[in-house]
Amino acid sequence: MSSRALTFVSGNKGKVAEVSAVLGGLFEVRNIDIDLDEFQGEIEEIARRKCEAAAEKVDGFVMVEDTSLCFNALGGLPGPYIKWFLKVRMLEKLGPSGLHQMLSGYEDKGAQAVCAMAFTHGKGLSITVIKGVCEGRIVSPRGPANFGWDPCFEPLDTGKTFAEMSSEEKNKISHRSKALAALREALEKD
Ligand SMILES: O=c1nc[nH]c2c1ncn2[C@H]1C[C@H](O)[C@@H](COP(=O)(O)OP(=O)(O)OP(=O)(O)O)O1
Ligand SMILES: [Mg+2]
Repeated sequence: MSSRALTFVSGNKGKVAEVSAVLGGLFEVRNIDIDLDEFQGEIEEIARRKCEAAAEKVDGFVMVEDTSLCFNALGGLPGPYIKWFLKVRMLEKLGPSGLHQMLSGYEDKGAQAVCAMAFTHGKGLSITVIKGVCEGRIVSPRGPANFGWDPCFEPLDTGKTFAEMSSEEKNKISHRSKALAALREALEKD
């Protein structure tokens, strides 16, 4: 696999930092912030449609990702709609503590962080979708609120929320790093 340029289309600085940290040695990762539509549907399908939309706007090797936070007690919701739950305007800002409170009526605090990555080598060409999952539970927020719901998500067997971890620690076990590891494998065969 030779060093290639990859355009990661995302408006989220936290994602860009993590993708660059994990893939930076292998690819020249460029970021373009295009406001892609927030599609509805199954997790993989959303990533696929996002990638199609990105390939319409960017030439060459392009990648997108869509992140879901799925609560077991709610049958997988908020899932891909987590972005809107995080910032519900009516409630000022639901935020990580609001997400935790949403589960106050349920014993099961289990949750999955899911990252669906999709890439293509160009418009009209095949799209590959790859998923990475991190199992954990929703807790009362701990740690700095620098990135989305990181303060209220505690991966299994760590005793720390993502927000309490260094970026190296998070990048070893996160949904995103798992998807990126699988993506690297897929690209090596590509
Ligand atoms: O590792 C993470 N740790 C904490 N929070 C996270 C993480 N990854 C995504 N998030 C947040 C960002 C957004 O509120 C929602 C996903 O929505 P999602 O549409 O995938 O992201 P986005 O609109 O911010 O960026 P993009 O331009 O790539 O679509 O969860
Ligand atoms: Mg988005």
